[in-house]
Amino acid sequence: MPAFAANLTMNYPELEFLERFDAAARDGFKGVEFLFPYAFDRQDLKTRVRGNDLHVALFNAPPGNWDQGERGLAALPGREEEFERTIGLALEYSQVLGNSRLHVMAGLRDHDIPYERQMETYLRNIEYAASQAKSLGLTIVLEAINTRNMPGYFVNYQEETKAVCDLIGVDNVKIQFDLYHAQIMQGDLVVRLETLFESIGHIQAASVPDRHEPDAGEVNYPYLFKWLDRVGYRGWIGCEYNPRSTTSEGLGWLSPWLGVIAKTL
Ligand SMILES: O=C(O)[C@@H](O)C(=O)CO
Ligand SMILES: [Mg+2]
Repeated sequence: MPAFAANLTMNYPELEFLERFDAAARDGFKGVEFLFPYAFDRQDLKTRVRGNDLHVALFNAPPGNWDQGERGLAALPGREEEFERTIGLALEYSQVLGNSRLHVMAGLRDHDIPYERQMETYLRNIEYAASQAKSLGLTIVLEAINTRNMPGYFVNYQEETKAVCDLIGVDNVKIQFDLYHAQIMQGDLVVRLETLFESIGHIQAASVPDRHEPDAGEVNYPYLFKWLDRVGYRGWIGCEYNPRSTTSEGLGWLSPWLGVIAKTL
């Protein structure tokens, strides 16, 4: 059965970040994910995780200067040393929080630089991150992001992340298949999931086009979740959506699936 993780960056926005762990557990979640934990002490985070009997499914490596528009460093030539430091910091958090997936963001396409040079940098950096992550049993995941929410992001299509996984060719680099981005850019979700299945390390869900609970909009999520169950997806599905009202009130769609823990911890 698919296991759902609350996304504590988007869910429970009415609460302070640390309180969101308690709220997710009260609502029956067994897993949580979030973007950037680095403003918080890792031991404080661990206390919330342990105290609520939660698993951390995933978080992101530091993305560079987010407030100034940076969206990752992995595909940015000249930023390699900084990139390596961000991986070092992320792994220090992983050691304490025990997540099995780390999302490493590529960054934006720089049209002053040949695409091939950015791609070479991306490949080298992801290879570096994977080699550092290996001894922790940690998988690096790569996400294609839609051009409407994040104009200029370096990777927009699921097959691009698959190509990077194949070129690097190690078993701890996989696809973060965000169904919301995939529907906006490409559609044909079941065929795409089926084709890429072996390379998928994490999934995220939200309604399209509004990025709310996955119970409305143009994607038939009940069908997709049952399909993922049937084909044996045993990883986490992150609830990466902005709730329509409160997160707790909007969880009716989740009742058949609550309480499940992913096998790929
Ligand atoms: O889909 C997203 O926006 C996130 O999964 C992410 O990591 C980048 O913002
Ligand atoms: Mg996502």
